[in-house]
Amino acid sequence: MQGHLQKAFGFPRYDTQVYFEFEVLPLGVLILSQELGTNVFNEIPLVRQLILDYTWKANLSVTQYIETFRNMIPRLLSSGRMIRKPSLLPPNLKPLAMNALRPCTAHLQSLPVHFDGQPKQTNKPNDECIGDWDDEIEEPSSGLTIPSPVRATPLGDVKVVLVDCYNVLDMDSPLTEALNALFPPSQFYSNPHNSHTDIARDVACFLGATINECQIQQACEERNTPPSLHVDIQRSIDILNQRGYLVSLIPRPTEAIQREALISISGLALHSPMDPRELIPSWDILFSSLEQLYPPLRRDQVLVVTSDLCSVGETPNQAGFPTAFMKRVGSRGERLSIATTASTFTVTSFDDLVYVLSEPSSISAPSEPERYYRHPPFRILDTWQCLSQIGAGAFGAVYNAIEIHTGAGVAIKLENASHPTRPAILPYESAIYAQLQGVQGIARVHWSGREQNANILVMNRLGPDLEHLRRFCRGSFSLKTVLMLGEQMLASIEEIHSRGIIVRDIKPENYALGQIEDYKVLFLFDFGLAKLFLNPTTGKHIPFREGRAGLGTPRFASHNVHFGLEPSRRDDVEGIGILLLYLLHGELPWQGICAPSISAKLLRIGEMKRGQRFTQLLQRSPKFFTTFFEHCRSLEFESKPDYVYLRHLLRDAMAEHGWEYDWEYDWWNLGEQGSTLIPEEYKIDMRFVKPVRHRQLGL
Ligand SMILES: Nc1ncnc2c1ncn2[C@@H]1O[C@H](COP(=O)(O)OP(=O)(O)OP(=O)(O)O)[C@@H](O)[C@H]1O
Repeated sequence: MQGHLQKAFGFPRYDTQVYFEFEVLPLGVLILSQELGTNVFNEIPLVRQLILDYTWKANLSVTQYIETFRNMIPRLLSSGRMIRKPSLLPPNLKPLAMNALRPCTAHLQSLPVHFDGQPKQTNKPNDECIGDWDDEIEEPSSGLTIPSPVRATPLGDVKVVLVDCYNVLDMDSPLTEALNALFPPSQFYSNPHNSHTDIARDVACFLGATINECQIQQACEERNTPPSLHVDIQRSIDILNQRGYLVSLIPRPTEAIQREALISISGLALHSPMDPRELIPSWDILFSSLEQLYPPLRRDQVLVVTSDLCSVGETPNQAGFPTAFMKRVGSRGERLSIATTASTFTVTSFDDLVYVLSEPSSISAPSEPERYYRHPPFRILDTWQCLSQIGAGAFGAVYNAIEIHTGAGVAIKLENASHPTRPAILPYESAIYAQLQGVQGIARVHWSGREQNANILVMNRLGPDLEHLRRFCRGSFSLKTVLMLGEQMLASIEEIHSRGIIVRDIKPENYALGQIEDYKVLFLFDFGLAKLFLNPTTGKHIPFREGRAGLGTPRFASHNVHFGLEPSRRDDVEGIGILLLYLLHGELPWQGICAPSISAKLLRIGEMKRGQRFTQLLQRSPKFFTTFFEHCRSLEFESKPDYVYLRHLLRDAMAEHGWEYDWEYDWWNLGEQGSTLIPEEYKIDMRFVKPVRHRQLGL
C-alpha cells in the first residue's frame, strides 16, 4: 500500500506506527483515522487511491465531493457552520480490528510439516502427480470458485422481514432541502451533475464533522419535512402484511423526525431493542428480542434486507440469517449500497422482494456479493482487502491486497479447499513457510489458515520476479548482476537447507525482489514442491530412490532429476547454477528443442545437460561456472553442498573484475537521468524510501 501510494502520488512514506482505519459505511464514510484527524485534506490522494483500488465506483463521486468541498472548508469554519466530531467508526469495531491483527505466526510455527513430503491428509497429493514437469506456459486453471458461506436458504419459512431503515426512508430528502436553504447552490459548486448539498453531506460524513447540525435540523424543522418514504415501500409492506409476514426494522441511528416518518408507515413493526447509536447491529440481541416478541422463531425465518453488507463486525449471513441485499437502481441509495460479503440474493426494490418471497425458486443466479468474493475487491477476515489478482498458479490465484488496519501491502494466495479433483497444496506450503520464517530472502507470513471454503496464505507482497526483470533488461543480465544474485541465492538456499527443506523448483519466476526497504533483496517464494529432506525426529536423510517421476521445471532441473533420481540438496544448488547461466545468456541450449513426445523431450534435455551441449555452454561462460558444476555434480545424494566454497567462487569472480558487491543491479541507475528498467507497476519513488544499507552477505 505504502509503495503503491508513493508510486502513484509521491506520497510520503509512513512509519509503521501510523495506521489508517477505513471502512465504507452506508453513509459514505470512507476513511477515519486517528492520525489523519487534524490534517485530513492532505490525505486526499490516499483516499483517491483507496477508491481506485477498491473500484467501488459509487464512491468516486465522494472523492470529487471532497476535493470540491476543500474549498468550502475555510469559509465554513470561519462562519461557525462546521464543527468537528470524533470518529464515526463505532467503538466496538476497534477491538475487533486489533484482534484480527494479532500476529498469527506463532500458530504457524506449530503447524507440523510431515517428513518426506506432503502433509498427511485425505486428499494428499502424491508428489509424482503434482509436478510441473512441462516446460510450456500453461493457461491458468479454470478459476477459483469459493462457494458462498451461506447456502441459498429456502425462503418458504420466512416469517419476519427485517428491513434496514435506510431502505425504507429516503434519508436525503429533508437534508437536501435544509442544505439548499443554508447554502444556495450557486454559491459553492458549479458542477451541474452534483448538487452542492450532496457535496456538503458526503464530506461532512467523511470528515466525521457536522455542518452545523443545529442549523440543518432547525431548517428541517422549519420546513417540517421528515424523510419521505421510498415510493414502493408502503404498497409492498401492505402486501407482505397481507401474506402474513411481519415487517420490522433494523435499528439505526435515527433522528426523532425520522422516527416520526417511520411511525407513519402502517404495517411496520417498530421496536428498538438495541442502542440506536450503534452503527452495526448486534444480531444476537436483535434476534433474542424478536424471539421474545414472536416465539417460536428460528434464525432462518428472519430475512434481513439491507443495503449495507460490509464485512464489519458480524454480518447477518454469519449470524445465520438469510439476507437480501437491496441495491436500489437509479437512486442515490444505489451509490451507497455496498456489499463486501455474500448475501442470499439481491433485489433492486421492495417489489422485487415481494416477488422473490412469493417465488423463492426465482433465486437462481448467485447474488452480486458472491461475485465480489471471487473477483476483487473482496475481503478476508475483516483484515485484508483484496484489490486485484496478480497471478494464478496451478493451485488457484494470488491477489494483491492491503492489510486494512496498517495499510501494509500483502500478497494473498488462495486455493479452493475442497476441489473435487485437485489436492490442497496451500496448507502444506504454509507449513513450509512457517518453518522458514526469519530466513533472509523468505517473505514474512502474516497469516495462514482456512476461511470459508478457501485455504489462504497471507504474506508480504514482493516486487518483480527475475524472469520479468530479465525481459525488461533486454533478455539477459550482466555478469555483475548475475554474481550478486547468485550470492543471495546461495545464501538463502543454505539457510533453507539448514532448516531441513529442499525447494525442488528453482526457476526465475520463483525469485522476486522485495518491496519498500527490501527492494534490493532477492526473495524465494512458491514452496508448493518443497519437501523435508531430514526426518525432524530422527534427523535421518530421506532415502535415495530411483525411477522417480520428474518434478519442478525441466529447463532448470538438475541432470539427475531428468533420469528419475530423487532430488536432494545437490539438485537445488545445481538448479541455481543453471538459473545463473540462463540469466547470463538469456537462454539455454535445451529451450525450444523438438521431440516426438514429452517424455522423449525430457530425456533429450537430460542428455543435453550431461553431454557436449552443456560443456559447450560452460566453455562460453565465465570459468567459475565449470568449477561450480564440478562441485555440484561431485556431491553424493546425502552430501551437504559446500555453500561457502560456491559463494567464494562468485566473490572471486567479482574481485577479478574489480567489482564490489554494491547492490546496484542492471535495472538500477541506467542512463544519465537515473532512469531504471524496473517494470512500471513496481516503480517506487525513491525520494520516499529511506536509504537502506543492505547487510553485506557474510561468508
Ligand atoms: N508474495 C508475493 N508477492 C507478489 N506476487 C506474488 C507473491 N506470491 C506469488 N506471487 C505472484 O503469483 C504468481 C503465482 O504464485 P506462485 O508461483 O506461488 O503459484 P504457483 O501455482 O505455485 O505458480 P506456478 O504454478 O507458476 O509454480 C507468481 O508468479 C507471482 O507473480
